[in-house]
Amino acid sequence: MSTNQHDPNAEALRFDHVTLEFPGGHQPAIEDVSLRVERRKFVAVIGPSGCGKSTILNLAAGLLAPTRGGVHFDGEPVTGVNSEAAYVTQKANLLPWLSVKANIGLALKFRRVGKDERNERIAHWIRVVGLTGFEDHYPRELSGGMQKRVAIARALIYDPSIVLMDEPFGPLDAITRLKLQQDLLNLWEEQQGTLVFVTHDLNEALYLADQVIVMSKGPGTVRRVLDVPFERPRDIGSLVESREFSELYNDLWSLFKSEIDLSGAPA
Ligand SMILES: Nc1ncnc2c1ncn2[C@@H]1O[C@H](COP(=O)(O)OP(=O)(O)OP(=O)(O)O)[C@@H](O)[C@H]1O
Repeated sequence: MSTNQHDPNAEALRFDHVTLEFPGGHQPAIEDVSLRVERRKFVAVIGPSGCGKSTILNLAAGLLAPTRGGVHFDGEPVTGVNSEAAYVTQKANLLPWLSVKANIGLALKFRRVGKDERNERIAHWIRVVGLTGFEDHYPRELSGGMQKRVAIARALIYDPSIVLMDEPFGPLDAITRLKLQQDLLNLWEEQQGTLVFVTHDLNEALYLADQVIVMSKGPGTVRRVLDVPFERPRDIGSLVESREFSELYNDLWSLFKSEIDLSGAPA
């Protein structure tokens, strides 16, 4: 993927031989994971349920500390909560007592951005994520897809150095999901930040990412890192019809299926 594989300035996130054992766990959640995420790259992490994908994000966010090995962000060891990272979790986790615009503006308020600038940026992001007209609505008045849009705007509005997304489109219906995938693609291609995106969905990983990290089943290790060569800007509709897409999908599927049990036995 990279022409500057050894340039430390190009590196956003690095895991060096990281193992994480939860107290009382019968096996490590992840074991000896080494990976590197370059700045301004979109990296997807895929793997079977329970292989440690969320654990990787939690380590990058500084919410967990490795049992062995080290996690580095911007060249520094992550030793506490990583305030440079925005985290979009599986649930939208909006504050139910705040309106859409107040939820979106929360990070700016914490960072003491002045009211005028705050309102301007909120209005911009409400337009960007297609929620014009819903500024004063409360989370309970929004569909699941709209709540996700708020969560994404809330994460991106303060220009974080890295965005961590944990299956943000998981529970949505196929059409909403496709629409949000294309929206995220457009947004990211405009902003070009560093993004680590966890998903179960092979298509989603190939639509969106520059690189796909394939994890083995638990205890999670890195099975393979696959470069995704499709040019940007990408259009999911055309991409999915191309021969290159099918070929790469088949490669990814052969890797993935060896990690999952399709026999019907409980996972
Ligand atoms: N707080 C915890 N305490 C003990 N074990 C945990 C804890 N959180 C996760 N685990 C275990 O660590 C392993 C990895 O969990 P993790 O949530 O990272 O996997 P995942 O790949 O994100 O799963 P999924 O795709 O189902 O969300 C699993 O075996 C899980 O049971």
